[in-house]
Amino acid sequence: MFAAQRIGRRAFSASARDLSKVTVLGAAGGIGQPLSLLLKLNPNVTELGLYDIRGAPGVAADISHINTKSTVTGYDATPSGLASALKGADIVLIPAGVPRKPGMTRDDLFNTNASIVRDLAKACADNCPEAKVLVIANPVNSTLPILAEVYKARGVYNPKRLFGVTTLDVVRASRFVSELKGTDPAAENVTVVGGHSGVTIVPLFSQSNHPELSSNAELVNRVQFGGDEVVKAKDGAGSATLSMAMAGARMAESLLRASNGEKGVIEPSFVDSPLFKDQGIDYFSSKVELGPGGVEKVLPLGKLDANEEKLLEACLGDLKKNIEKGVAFVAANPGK
Ligand SMILES: NC(=O)c1ccc[n+]([C@@H]2O[C@H](COP(=O)([O-])OP(=O)(O)OC[C@H]3O[C@@H](n4cnc5c(N)ncnc54)[C@H](O)[C@@H]3O)[C@@H](O)[C@H]2O)c1
Ligand SMILES: O=C(O)C[C@H](O)C(=O)O
Repeated sequence: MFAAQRIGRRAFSASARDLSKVTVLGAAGGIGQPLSLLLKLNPNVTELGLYDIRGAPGVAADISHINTKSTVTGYDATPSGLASALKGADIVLIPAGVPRKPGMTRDDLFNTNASIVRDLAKACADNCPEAKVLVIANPVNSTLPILAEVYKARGVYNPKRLFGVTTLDVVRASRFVSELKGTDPAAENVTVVGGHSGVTIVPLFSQSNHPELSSNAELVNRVQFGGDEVVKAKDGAGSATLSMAMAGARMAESLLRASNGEKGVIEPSFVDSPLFKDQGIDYFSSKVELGPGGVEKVLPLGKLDANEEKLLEACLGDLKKNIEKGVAFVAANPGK
């Protein structure tokens, strides 16, 4: 019945909003809870599925009392609960995984988070292979390749549908510039490319409203290590959760708008990218035009100044290693 209604509405009502099921894996966590809250407030989300290894039904019961139209379901922490959470999903967000503590790099999370993402990727590939999947769990430079390798092994890989979420880097860059310049952050669009850790994060201020900022080493460093600022301030209680929830919700909303036919929706994201394949780097974050199928077009980098060329060089070396680590992990540990 539900499937019929869904198809009927897609086929016969061009003006009506499509039905969109969005599922959060890791929904009871520091990011998962506020992210689920923001998705519940989004009128483009009609069905919200929440899954976690602990606590998702409680979070769902709480959020379900919010008087917006969407339905909310919390699923049991069982294989069948996970499968049901994913069936019919249009978008899946994955903040499941451990966060950093002071003194750790994102790569230090690899040993724990690689297998979490691999196993959730299998469940996505088996239950909603057509869904757009947004990986938030760190280290994103390695977890997106892990997701992609799982999809390739299962014969369902479509590079247009898998995303590593780097939106927070762009959100931070625009906020930090606005603090410095006393401007409205909404008017400060800063392109950030590369990956999502330390020197792999490359802000392109030369393309912003303030090209001279590309020589402001302190600002560049703040964008590259903004995550560390939060980890230090939280003092052992985790990493960015609230700003990340906003960034993840923004990325999901952009995909929903593009799915609903809006043209020219552009978000930065870490995707299977042609930009540096000639250097053996299959994934790269840059501005991506979104469409109904996910990635419509990976936009070119544009012109970089000499400072940015140096940053890019440092980025590519580290990024290549991070990607290779993710690919090698799945080859050596295919799991069940
Ligand atoms: N991409 C980014 O910009 C960005 C920003 C901030 C944080 N992160 C990353 O996001 C991840 C989550 O951070 P957090 O602060 O929400 O952590 P958290 O510990 O508060 O929450 C993680 C949640 O994942 C759940 N979980 C663990 N294994 C699971 C599994 N197999 N299936 C389903 N759920 C599972 C846990 O029960 C927990 O509720 C971390 O890896 C962190 O580094 C990424
Ligand atoms: O810094 C972290 O570990 C979390 C996240 O990747 C961030 O950028 O805030």
